[in-house]
Amino acid sequence: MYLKRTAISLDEAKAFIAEAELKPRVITKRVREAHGFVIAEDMRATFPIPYFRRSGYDGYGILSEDDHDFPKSFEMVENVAAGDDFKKSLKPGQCIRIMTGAKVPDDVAKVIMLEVTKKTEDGRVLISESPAKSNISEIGEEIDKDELYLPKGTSLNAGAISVLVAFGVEEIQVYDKPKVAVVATGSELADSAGQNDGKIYNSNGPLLQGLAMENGAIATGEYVLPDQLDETRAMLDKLSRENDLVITTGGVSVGDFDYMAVIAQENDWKFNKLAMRPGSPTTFFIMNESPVVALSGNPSACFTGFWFFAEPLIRRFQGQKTAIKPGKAKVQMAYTKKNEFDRWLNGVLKDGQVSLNGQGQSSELSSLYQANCFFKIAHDSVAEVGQEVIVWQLPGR
Ligand SMILES: Nc1nc2c(c(=O)[nH]1)N[C@H]1C(S)=C(S)[C@@H](COP(=O)(O)OP(=O)(O)OC[C@H]3O[C@@H](n4cnc5c(N)ncnc54)[C@H](O)[C@@H]3O)O[C@H]1N2
Ligand code: MOO
Repeated sequence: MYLKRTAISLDEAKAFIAEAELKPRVITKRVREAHGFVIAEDMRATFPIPYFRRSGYDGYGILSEDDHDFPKSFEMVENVAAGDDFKKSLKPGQCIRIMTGAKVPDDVAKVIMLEVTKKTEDGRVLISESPAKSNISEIGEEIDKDELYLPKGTSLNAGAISVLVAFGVEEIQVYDKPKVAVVATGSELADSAGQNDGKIYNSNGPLLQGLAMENGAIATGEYVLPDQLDETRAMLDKLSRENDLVITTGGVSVGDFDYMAVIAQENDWKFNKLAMRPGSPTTFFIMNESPVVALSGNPSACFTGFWFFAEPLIRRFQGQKTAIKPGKAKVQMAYTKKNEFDRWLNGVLKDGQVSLNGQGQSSELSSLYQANCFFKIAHDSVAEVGQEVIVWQLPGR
């Protein structure tokens, strides 16, 4: 549908995304069920770790006054296993057998590794040498009481869950995962008929759902709509009420059956044209208080649009900033096509060198699985081999 549009810069578009009012929800979750959620509170140590003086080795514990003139023979008075709490004091000339992870009695100054000791026939222990280190981890050596060990905004991976459990935490505050509806529009999209007769499979739907999930969202369903204004409007009205974010793909340009910009203009629209490629017709609006990011149907443009405009929203629902890391890299090949707009190509970044992924066309889909960055070719320019360019590195790739 033809509508007059004014192209805005990528920075202006990102400012609209950053300013959109969102309502993140904080919920209580059992730690063991919180994998993949983002923590909504700072976690401080309620006790030090280690909580007790801990033996780092299997061996023999000795007093400091005995720590000289080796080899030396000791009387072994107790066998202390991990989990034991041996409270008696040692006398000079006595030692305890102690295991890795066991609580070291207060008066023991050093644990001598088993490998430099020998049991003698009279039942005593001969220690041949004493190492410089004590082989004891002191109280709070890893984390002091009250120290921040998990900051708010951290994505809970297996390591984060394990440290929470190590502090005996059972429930935590997390950001609820945002619910994201992915809507593919286009009468060319076939459910099962395949690619015949002008039809294609809806490959952008699973692409966007997967990307949403990779960034911590729940994809609430795959919706496919024909290019039909009333049906699209009604579906977006429903989905924007039921979800935190709606991402659409296709029908956003100026074709006779492109209705997204029309629906945007009936709502609180923010932009409908960008001075960049790919994805110049990308449109953003608020419907029923939910943001709607309307991306191009061209698969590569759709991929780029997700990272530039949907990912920051999905992260913000989870109390996070975008996970894309800006940087610089040298281009490995010349890029000679000039464009009136800045062009963000998807690329493969390795060891500070970036190469074009695929052919750099908006319609490409077969190489998207390899992309781990975007790099910028400024408008009206080309890139020579070895030229430094701005890169945005994608997380988890
Ligand atoms: N006269 C003009 N034509 C176009 C312009 C323009 O400014 N003036 N812009 C071009 C640019 S740039 C882009 S990008 C596309 C954007 O088009 P739409 O977002 O409206 O997307 P569609 O026309 O619906 O589809 C484009 C392309 O992508 C395929 N597609 C669509 N949906 C899917 C899907 N779910 N899975 C896989 N592939 C999909 C579709 O079949 C088309 O081939 O407009 C240009 N035209
Ligand atoms: O802006 Mo479109 O995504 O280049 O083809």
